[in-house]
Parts: sequence; structure tokens; C-alpha cells
Amino acid sequence: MSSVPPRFSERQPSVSAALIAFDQSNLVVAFDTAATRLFGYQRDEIINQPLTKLIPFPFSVDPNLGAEELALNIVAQAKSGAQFQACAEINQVKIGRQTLFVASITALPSVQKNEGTIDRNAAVTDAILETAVNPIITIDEKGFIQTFNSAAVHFFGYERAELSHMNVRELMPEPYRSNHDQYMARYHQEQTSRVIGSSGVELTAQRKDGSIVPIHLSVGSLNIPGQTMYVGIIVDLTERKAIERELRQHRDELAVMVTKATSDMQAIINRTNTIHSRLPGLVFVYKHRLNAVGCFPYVSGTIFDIFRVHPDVIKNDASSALSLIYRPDQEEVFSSMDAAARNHTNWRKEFRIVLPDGHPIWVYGDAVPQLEEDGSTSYYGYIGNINKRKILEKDLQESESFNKTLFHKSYVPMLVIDHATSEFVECNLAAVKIYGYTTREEVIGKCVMDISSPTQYDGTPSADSAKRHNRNALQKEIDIFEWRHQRPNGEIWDAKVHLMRFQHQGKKMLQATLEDITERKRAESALRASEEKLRNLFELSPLGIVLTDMDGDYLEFNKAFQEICGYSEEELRLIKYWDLTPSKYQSEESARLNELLLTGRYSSYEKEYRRKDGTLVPVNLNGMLVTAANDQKLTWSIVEDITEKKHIGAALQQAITDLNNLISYIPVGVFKHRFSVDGKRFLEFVSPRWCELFELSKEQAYQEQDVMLKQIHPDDVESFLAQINKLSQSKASFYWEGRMRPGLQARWMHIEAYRHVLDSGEILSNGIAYDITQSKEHEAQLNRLANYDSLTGMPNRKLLMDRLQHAISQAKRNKTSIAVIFLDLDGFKPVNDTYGHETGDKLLIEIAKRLSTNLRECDTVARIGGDEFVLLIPQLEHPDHYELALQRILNSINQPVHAGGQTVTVSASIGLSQYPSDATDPDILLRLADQSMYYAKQNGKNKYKFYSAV
Ligand SMILES: Nc1nc2c(ncn2[C@@H]2O[C@H](COP(=O)(O)OP(=O)(O)OP(=O)(O)O)[C@@H](O)[C@H]2O)c(=O)[nH]1
Repeated sequence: MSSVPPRFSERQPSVSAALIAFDQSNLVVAFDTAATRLFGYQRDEIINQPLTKLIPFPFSVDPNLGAEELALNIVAQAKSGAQFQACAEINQVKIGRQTLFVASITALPSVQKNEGTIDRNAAVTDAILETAVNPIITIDEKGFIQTFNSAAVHFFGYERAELSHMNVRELMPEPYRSNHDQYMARYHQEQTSRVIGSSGVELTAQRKDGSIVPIHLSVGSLNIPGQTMYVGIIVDLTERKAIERELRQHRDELAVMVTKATSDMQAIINRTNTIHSRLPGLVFVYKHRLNAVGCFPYVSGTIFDIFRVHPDVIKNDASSALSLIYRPDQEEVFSSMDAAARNHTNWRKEFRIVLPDGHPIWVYGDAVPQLEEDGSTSYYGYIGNINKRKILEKDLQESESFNKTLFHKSYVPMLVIDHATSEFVECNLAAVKIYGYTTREEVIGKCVMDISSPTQYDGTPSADSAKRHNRNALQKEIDIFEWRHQRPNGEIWDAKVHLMRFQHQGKKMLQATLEDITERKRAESALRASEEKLRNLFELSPLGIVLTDMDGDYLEFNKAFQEICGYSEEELRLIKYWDLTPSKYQSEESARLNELLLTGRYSSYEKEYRRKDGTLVPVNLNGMLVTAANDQKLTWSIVEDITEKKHIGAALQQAITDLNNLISYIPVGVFKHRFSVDGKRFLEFVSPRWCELFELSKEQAYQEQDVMLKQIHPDDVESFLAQINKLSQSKASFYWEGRMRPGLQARWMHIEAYRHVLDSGEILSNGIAYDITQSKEHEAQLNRLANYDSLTGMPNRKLLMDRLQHAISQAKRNKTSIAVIFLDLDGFKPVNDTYGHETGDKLLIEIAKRLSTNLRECDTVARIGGDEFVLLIPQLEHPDHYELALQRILNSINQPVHAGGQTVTVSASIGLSQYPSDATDPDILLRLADQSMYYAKQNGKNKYKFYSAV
């Protein structure tokens, strides 16, 4: 018996042969459907049970059976206990290190000898199928499952026993399930070798738990005489579909993230879409002979469909098939096969095979190596196409890298949030910057509360709002909203956020894309504030504000307008502009309307409104034309009630007239003077009287600088300038009295001004000027009266005492002396009495003259009483000089005086006191001189006496 299994197509019909496998401990390890039918046990009832349950009479199998076939006639026993004669053909099978025995049992007498070899290798086939990664199921032409591998059990989730009895359609969801019988009938009729397309189809399968799974199904038919079987190889596409979905999701994300779709991205999407599905599965036995010439004793027919290699060609020489292995992968493929054989492990390898069109595709090889008696190694295996998965993986990698680059380089701030922990797991530099950080590491690990303002626009705490948006994004895929952020430095900023859900490695993630709308928000809030301000202005304005259309309807108006015209809001809506305007204004109004249409506004003008109560109210109007959204022309007007203004205006006008009159009529000159910032001085206003006083015209006053100065006496200019400087530099006011230049009528002038500093720094002075010549003269007169004797014009007692005091101060300073001489005429009364007072007066005047003549300029002669004179003589060089002077005085007085036609002769008595020898006080000095004079008079008159001598 050969250890090489025949091809399926070589199998002989064997409907009733039951296949049982048992191990070296005689425990049942495999039990096929035919065995179920023959023995009446369900698969699960008998698996792992002793073989004696089926074959009660012991028989032994030589463990070294090897390639020999053992055929025995046995007594078998069904579950019911019924025993029957049967023929058992036993083969030894090595799977890895395990040795199994496969018994093909046929009930006698129906057994036919030639059937003995028919199913002898079915167990081997089963073993091959068991090693396949993909679910493989064989069915009969009615769709009933005949065989299946462990991968199928695992994949569909049914118990083996359940699967054994099922029709394959039950493994399909609708509509495949309902249509399956119909398809089966057609395939059966057409007898095609590959019943589903040339490379299989993608459809869905239904698991026991009801879940629908995407699969790729390749079906091949096995034409056994009298029966057609179908073998279906299933590839679970869940993972691939997930990858595809992820790819699609990435594509969608990219589309959202990058508004400008790039051609590169489109290419990826196109590639993804055009990946076609080709998933041939082929079952093979490859024998690696010691002479190194490999062969494929068995390979499923699908190899021709894919590689255009006929199984017969490679049956004895594998080289034409092996040469299909992509050259760069060949060495690894062979060395991995050798290693698997050496280590007694399964061979599993992903490598490339070159298609007839020259393109390599990725395949997955999976085989069990088995050392044969002749030293060669057989590999029982399966090759599946994984090209799609590889391409998808590559595309995904490319897409991911492209995506990552876009993500990180994008100017659009983006970040990824783990939905479960709410933490930021990734962000780009644009996001780092906008959040107010410097590195990605600072942002990663943070959560939304770390970058948000404590509350949102509606006052909701940000934590609550964030939860709501996350929920929305999960439910609706994307949530778009505005968010108030806060930077670490406290700065608030606003963003429009696109929050999008996606899956990454099975985790729910959210991707946020941010658009900075701080400026827009600020503008909006400024607009709101400005609108509110405008609304307040409108409502609270004391001016009437009103919007009218061209028909004169009142569309909008404020309270002030209602008050001005005395109509309520409802009434105003019913009346028109013309109802408020007295007819006398109609022509003026038409002119304004024309101006409005022509220039877009009308200039301020006054008119009257007729109020609801019939009274007229004076108003001032300003207006502006606006165009509404519907192109309607409207007018905004500002209406001011000027009743009060009119009253005030009239009063003001009167006040100005009065003031002008006053300024014109008062004998005081009024002026306004300005110091400019650049130091210039000029008059801004002068009253008519000012012009008279300064004998200048207004033009001269305004044009020439410092005109006042030019009219002032040269000797008084200095004091005038000193006052001007004071005025410009300090807060002091201007005050000056002085003389005018010779030739002007006014000889003395009084000028005063008060300063006022303007915001510009200029100094304005308002001042007055008036002629004080007369009062100056009065003053001089009063001075004369107070200090001089009116008869002789000589200093009187008051002035004498002032001068004496002054002389004493000087003498004290100079350490000199003063003589005080008291002189009283002798026998003056008789002159009066004899010749009359007039003659007496003349005598007194003459005596005064003679006294003055005899004295120096520095000396003083004063008349202090009727016939009493006092002389002050400071610093004579020698005391003898006094005596000479006194004698000279006496002599001059003794000379006859001609007065009033008479000749009169008088004498005088003189007393003298000296400073500082006699006294230092002026009153005492005068008294001592008087006393000395009295002494002279007592001692005979016409003589002088020194107080020191008295
Ligand atoms: N004509 C005139 N007589 C005056 C004036 N003031 C005073 N008298 C008179 O001068 C006189 C001064 O008086 P006395 O000094 O006593 O007269 P007397 O004659 O000089 O006397 P003895 O000094 O003792 O010599 C009085 O009669 C006054 O009326 C004046 O202004 N004019």
C-alpha cells in the first residue's frame, strides 16, 4: 500500500464504507459520517471511547505495520448492540510524531473486494485537511456535510456532531440560504470543476451564535462515479474586512482632515478599491526525495486555474512548479521546509509565487512534514493566497504613514483622544502651539479639562459639555461644535471642533480637528455689544430717532420721538410723515427730499411738527438715506426738540448784546491776550475804549506784537515786562500802573489781567486798562497837603519829622552829627495886629525864602507853626560853623521886609540841639531845640542858644 494518497478524482465510490481512526491505545479519534450511519453512534458519543465498543472481539495491530495494509474480517457491533460481519482494512498513518490507525469498515456481505482500496487513504486526506488553517468542508450533491476539518468546527462554532448532520445552507445567512439548493442543482447539472467562478467569491457565512462573517469561498467538485462531492475552502475575511474598513476609515478621516484632497491619497483609495480577490486554495503532497528531485504526488486541480501547471506535469518532477516560487524567496522556502522536517514541526511560510503573467503574489504555505520509509520527506499541506491581505497590509502601512505625515505636518490643529480614558494620546504641533504648550509630550496625557475654560458659552461646566460631545461623536460619527479653551497662561481662546469617532486596534478613539475662531467670536461679541449699545442709544437717546419709508410711513421710532410728537406707538404706525408737518413746510420738505435722493443725506434744518394736541414744536432734523435688504429706500432721521434751545438761544443772544454794549460804554478798555505755545504774544480782542486809551486802531492792535509795550513810557517798560513774565511763568495775575509814552493823552495807565491756561498749553489773559492820570494827580496833591505848609510851600511838621528820622538813620550809619534849629519870630503878633494878616503872611513867606537861601540843598527848612520854623543841618565840619550859620540867619531875618506897602523889621530867637550829643530821639531833639529857643527868647530875643550851653 502506498503512503501517497490518491487524488480525489481517483477515489472509487464507497457510499457505505465507514472510516474510523484509533490511536495506539485503541481509543477512537476519528469517526466519519458513514461510520455514524453504520454503527448508529453520534461522533461525540464514540470519540475517545475504546475501540472495543465498535469491535468487541479483540484484534491486534502491529505498531510496525508501516506501509503494509492489513485487511481483516471482523465482527462489529452497532450502538443498538446488534453485531454484524464486516471487513476492516487498516492503515497506519503518522501525523507528526503520533501514529494513528485508520480502519475502513465495510459491512458484509455488501462488501466488494475492490472497494478495499477505495477509502484507504481517506484518513490521510482527513489528516491533511485537519492541518489546514482554513475551514474546509465537503458536501454531497444535496448539500449535506460529509467531512469537515477542525478549522471549520472552530470557525462555525458548532459541535462536530451537529455539523455532521447539517446541510451546508444552514451555514449561510439569507439570501444565500434560500437560494442554495437551486444553485447546487445547477452546478450539479453543469458539472463544472470549479463551481463558484474561477477564483471563488466573497460572501458571508453564519455562525452558530448567529453572527455573520465575511468569507471567501472556493468550491471544487469531486466527480466520483455515481456521486458528486463538493469541497469548499473557506477563508475568514473578518480580519481583512476589518483592515479594509480601517483603510476606508482612514481614507474618510483623511478626507475630513485634508480639505484639499491630494492625488496621492486618491491613488491609495483607488488601489484599495481595485484590489481584486483571488483566493485559490490548493491541497498538495510534496515529496522531497533523497536524490533531491522533488515531486508533487498529489496536488488539487486548482493549481492549473492559478498557475497554469497541470498536476500531471509535476507529479514526478516538481521543478516546473518550484520554479514558480519567486526567486528571492526560494532559498528561505526550501530552508524552512528542511528545518520543519528536521525539527518535526509544521512548516508554515509566507512567500511569493510568480503568476503566469509574471506578477508575484503572496501565498501562505502550511504543511506537515513526514519522513518516509525510503528516506524521502513528504509534506502534506495546503497553500492559500494571502496576496490581498499583504497588499492591504502594505496599503495600510502606506496609508498610515501618509496619514501620520499629514497629521503631524498639518497646519490644522489635530489630536486623538482615547474615549475610554478621555486622555489625549496623540496631537500634532499645530495643536501643541494653539494650546499654548511647546512640546507634544506636554499635551499627550492631558485631558480636555486641562485645555478648557472652566465653563462653556452657556455657563455649563466644561466637564459636562465634554461628556455630551463625546457621546454625540460616538453616536453620530462626528460632532461639530464650538469650544471655549484656556491656555496655561490663562488666555481664553475659541475653536470650532470637529470631533470624529474611529476605531484603532479595537479601541474607540476620537479625533478632534480644531479651527481657531477666537477672532470671529470676539468680533461677534463686539458686534453684539455694539448692537446693544446702539439699541440702548436708540431707546435712551433724548433725540428722536425715526425710520420712514418713501411713502412717509413710520417704521421704527424711539420713545423720545413719541414724546416730541405726542403720539403713542400705535397711533404713529397709523399716521404718515406729512401728518406731522404743517403745510407751510411742504416746499422746503420737497427740497430736502430731492437732496436726500441725490446725495444720500439731507443737511440739518429747522422746522416745526404739529403735535397730536395741535401745538407746534420746533425741531431740528438730520437725515440719511439707507437701502434695505429688499432694495427699499428708507430714511433714518434724527429729530431734536429745540424748544428749550430756542429760549436759551434768544437769552444768550441778548446777553451777548448786553455784554458788547457794556464793553463799549464803560470807560475801561477790555482786551484778550494770548501767549502761543511758540512764545508769541498777541492781542485777540480789544474793546473800543481800549483803542481810545492806547490811541491805536483795532487792526494795529491785532497785527502788531506787543503793541501795548510800544505805547508805554520807556522808563516803565521794564516793570511792564516783569509783569508779563510773571503772567507767563506763574499763576500770578498781571498788575501794572505806569506812565504812557510822552505825547499820549493818558499819562498814567492802570492795567490788570487774569490768566487762564488752555489744554493746548496756550495762556489766555482777559484784562482791563484804564486812565489813572487824574487820580495820580490827586494823589500828588494830597501828598503836598499832607507834608507841606500851604502858605510857604515848605515841609510841614510831619515831613520834618520824617526827614529828621531819616537823617538820624543816615548819621547813625555814617557816624556824623545833626543840628536841629528851632526858630521863632520875635514880635510877629504886632505885625498882624498893626498891618493885618495879609502883611503877616507875606512876611512869613519872605522869612521862609531868606531861610532857604541861607541853607545848603541837603538842609531842610520846615514851617511847623504860625511863626515857628525848624532847620535840619546835618554834618557841619566844625561846631563854630553853626554859630556862623546861626548868626547869618539872624542877620538875614533882621533885614527889613517890604510887604503890603509897609516895611517891617522883625527878629528871631533860635535854639539848637545836636544829635547825638544832646539826644538821639527826634522828638526829644526837637523839644530840646524848642527849650533852647525859649531860653534865647527869655534872655532878650534876637539871639541863639545851644542846648548844651543852656
Ligand atoms: N499873618 C499871620 N499871622 C499868624 C499866622 N499864624 C499865626 N499867626 C499869628 O502869629 C502870632 C504869633 O504869636 P506870638 O509868637 O505869641 O507873637 P509874638 O508877637 O511873636 O510874641 P513873641 O514870640 O513872644 O515875640 C499870633 O498872633 C498868631 O495869630 C499866619 O499864618 N499869618
